[in-house]
Amino acid sequence: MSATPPEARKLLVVEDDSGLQAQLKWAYDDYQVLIAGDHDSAVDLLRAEEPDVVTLDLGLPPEPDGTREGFRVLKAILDAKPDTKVIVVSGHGERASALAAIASGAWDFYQKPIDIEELGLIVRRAFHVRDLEVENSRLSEQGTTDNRVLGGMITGAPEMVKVARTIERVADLDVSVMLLGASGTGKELLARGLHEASARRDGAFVAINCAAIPESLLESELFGHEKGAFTGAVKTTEGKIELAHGGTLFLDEVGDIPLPLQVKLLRFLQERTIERIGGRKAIAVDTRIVCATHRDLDAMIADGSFRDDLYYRLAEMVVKIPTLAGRPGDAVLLARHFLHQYAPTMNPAVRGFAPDALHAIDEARWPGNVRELENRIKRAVIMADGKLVTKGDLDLARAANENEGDEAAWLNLRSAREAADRVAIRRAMTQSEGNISSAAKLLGISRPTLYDLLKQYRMQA
Ligand SMILES: Nc1ncnc2c1ncn2[C@@H]1O[C@H](COP(=O)(O)OP(=O)(O)OP(=O)(O)O)[C@@H](O)[C@H]1O
Repeated sequence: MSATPPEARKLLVVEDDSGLQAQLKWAYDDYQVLIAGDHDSAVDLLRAEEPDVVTLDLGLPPEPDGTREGFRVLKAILDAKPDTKVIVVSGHGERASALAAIASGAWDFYQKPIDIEELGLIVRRAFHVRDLEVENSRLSEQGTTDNRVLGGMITGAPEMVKVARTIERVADLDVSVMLLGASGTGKELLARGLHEASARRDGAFVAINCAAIPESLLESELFGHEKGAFTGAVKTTEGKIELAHGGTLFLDEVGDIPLPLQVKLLRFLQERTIERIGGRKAIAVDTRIVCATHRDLDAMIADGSFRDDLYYRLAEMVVKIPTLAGRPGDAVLLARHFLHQYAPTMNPAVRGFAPDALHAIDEARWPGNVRELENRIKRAVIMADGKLVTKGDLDLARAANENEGDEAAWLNLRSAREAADRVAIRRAMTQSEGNISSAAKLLGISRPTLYDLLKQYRMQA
């Protein structure tokens, strides 16, 4: 691993006490130490220097005895550069604020009075973790040669490769995983991938969509019932939790579980036993739960419709899945995949896409994500008259003026340019099926320039 040499590492110290500033600067002479005494100078230095690690005193002017200003700096740092390791330094007796800072995304905290050696260790560890992350994301960005991750997922987008890598990493750990993503982004496919990458792969993978089942039936679907438990219960039936014993239960749309059932689910997660409806004995069940939702669970917790204790049990690891529009290049890649999947049986004459169709696929926003794309391609394959699926076959009413970068909270011009370059390059590479000359032509640059950019951004040719 190519670790950054210490002297090139930038540490931003946000501290208003000039005595401490000097002391810290002296203590960290291994690093390039940048000092800021308030919110604005901290944000300026962050943008100009992009430090990897920040130590942040929560008490800053104009409220040196409060924590408001410190939290404002923390938010500004994490909004602009979320991978920054922020070590919050809080006053004596401010443990609650320190914990709140961690909940807001700070990496670690340290309580005053400062012991330079101790804080130094935390700083060193933060740089080390940052090095590992950089290396990890470099490996993720290299992707895979056949664009397949976690078994069946097709993607060429680093955003999604990263998600798959995270899931692979947690598959064998005893942690609960919550997948957050819009409808059709591939949550179930990822849950299945997690199951298959785990030691439970020989057990069953059972999926249930809690939103699709009437409330009155959901309890029985999940927990099962004994014969005679209610009218119509003609035989004893195992619920999905029990059916997934030794394997994984994928609880889709977990936000739709009504409150009384949330209590019962929580009890299962705590005690690892269930009781069927009408049953009198507790049955031990070894089922791993992976859940998903597209609902805003934070808001549901705030308005009391989702239990926070259940949330913490279900969401030890939260994985956010990007929309299809947030994975430039993937729509075309997936469209080709679906075309080759469906054409042989549905319309064998079809061989590929006309250029205008590829362009339209790339430009569309795909609010229904991969599921919508899949359905659209299937229909277009059936409708196509000749060898090529045309734009007309796709029947895409394109939403105008929507474009990339909705979430753009750019750190600085350099990073904004790099992000835009990456998107354009990835699109051109997918459209030209990895052919450098055609991709360079699409981008209006020479082949050597494209090679240089690929190298500079460590992207795969
Ligand atoms: N990256 C991918 N590669 C190949 N197929 C995919 C990919 N992502 C999704 N699909 C396919 O798209 C369809 C929708 O995916 P999936 O059911 O996993 O989405 P979901 O997020 O669980 O949707 P919902 O929230 O609506 O239940 C499935 O047919 C799935 O196989």
